[in-house]
Amino acid sequence: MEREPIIALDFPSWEQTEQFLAPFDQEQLYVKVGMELYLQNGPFIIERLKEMNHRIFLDLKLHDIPNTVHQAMKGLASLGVDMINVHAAGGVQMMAAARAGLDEGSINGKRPVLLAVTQLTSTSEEAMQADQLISVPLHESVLHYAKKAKEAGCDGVVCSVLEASAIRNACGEDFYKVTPGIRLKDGNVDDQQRIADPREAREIGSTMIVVGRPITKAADPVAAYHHVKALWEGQS
Ligand SMILES: O=c1ccn([C@@H]2O[C@H](COP(=O)(O)O)[C@@H](O)[C@H]2O)c(=O)[nH]1
Repeated sequence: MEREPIIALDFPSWEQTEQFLAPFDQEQLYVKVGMELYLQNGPFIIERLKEMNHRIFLDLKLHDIPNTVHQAMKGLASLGVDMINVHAAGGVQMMAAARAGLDEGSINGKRPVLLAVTQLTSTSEEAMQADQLISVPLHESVLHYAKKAKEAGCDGVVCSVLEASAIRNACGEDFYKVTPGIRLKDGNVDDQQRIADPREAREIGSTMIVVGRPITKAADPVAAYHHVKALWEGQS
């Protein structure tokens, strides 16, 4: 199992990203490039991070008609990232098209891990019911999306820690449960709703955790990263 917390590089420019990464020295990290960084800077960002030997989760959450997602994934596969995602709400056909695009575009037969976002960790049950007109409890909606993602050929899902054990029971140990919404006990919650700390994520059974602001906004980001990592690894 991957034990590095994935750091969300939510910055607008390469200069700010490079400045953030510099104090980590030669440490090999698992980083997440999301919409903010990728859409303003493009594939250049991926090239630079790969040169630095970091592993990369490209978090673009594609959601469009199957043909568009197929072609987009075919192109993105050639970037050589380690993990990539779509929105499960796009449906089984769209998720299967994403998988086919990755298979076609992958380099040397090695494709990125494909995840599907279930319900965003910033979504509460009340908001889901009001905004999306979904009347089942939130954990049922997440579980439904996880089963559909598996059926479509995805390797796993993005969910909160709170749903990870139900997904493991339904979809198996090897099905990835990648969990953002990670917060330290005494830290800010920000816009996240379904949160847990790194220790709970390990105990409940996340495959990987994604951590942004608790590290990037910390007074000492390297110390914050190692604190999160120690909790996640069970060393403190
Ligand atoms: O459901 C989701 C899916 C993706 N994210 C992303 O993870 C990070 C979390 O950052 P924090 O600063 O730790 O809140 C961010 O890049 C989101 O786009 C998510 O939070 N929830």
